[in-house]
Amino acid sequence: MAMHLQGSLFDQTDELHLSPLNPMRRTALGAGAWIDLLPGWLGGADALFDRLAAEVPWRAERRQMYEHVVDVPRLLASYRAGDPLPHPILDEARDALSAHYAAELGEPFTTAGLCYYRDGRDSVAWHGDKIGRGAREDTMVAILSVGAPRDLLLRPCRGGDTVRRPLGHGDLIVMGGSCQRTWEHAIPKTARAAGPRISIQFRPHGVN
Ligand SMILES: O=C(O)CCC(=O)C(=O)O
Ligand SMILES: [Fe+2]
Repeated sequence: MAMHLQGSLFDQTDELHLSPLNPMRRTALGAGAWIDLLPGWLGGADALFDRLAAEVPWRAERRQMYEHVVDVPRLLASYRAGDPLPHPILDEARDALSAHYAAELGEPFTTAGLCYYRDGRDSVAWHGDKIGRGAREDTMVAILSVGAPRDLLLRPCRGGDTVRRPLGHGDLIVMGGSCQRTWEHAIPKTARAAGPRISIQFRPHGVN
């Protein structure tokens, strides 16, 4: 009896669901860059973390660094436009973002990149997403975070104060405007105890 009650309470509070995007709050960063933030956008995010951690075909990459080949300090998975995403709630998330930003972005989010930071030693170094069109055009990159929070840092390319946003447990951040070419972002390594985090990045076609 007690088990049943616990089970049903768990189901009610932990059900995967996306809340409306309207309460999103925008912060102008300067130089034409901005971030939109919606903490706890995805309810039941920790259950999604467990599913993705177990079921996504994660890729470990190695990269040339000067004369050495080193491990990329995170696991990766990429989904092109039209590829089935690893969980239907992610299709729902992408479509909700596309609808919400349709007028401002003028095109839908089509691709998804996943990063799995296993612990505080995993990281991503300072960069802008400007291999593609982000180097020349205003665009958007939307990131949904599940699992334990890690700090996302942003800093202006020309120098200036760093902005820090802890992201996990279903939080949404959208980097927009000139953010990919006038600002850089990073997930720094941390010596503090850090649980595992997965980020899901939605981008328009040709942005990466
Ligand atoms: O994990 C994150 O939130 C950031 C990932 C990122 O910047 C990237 O993959 O380009
Ligand atoms: Fe990035």
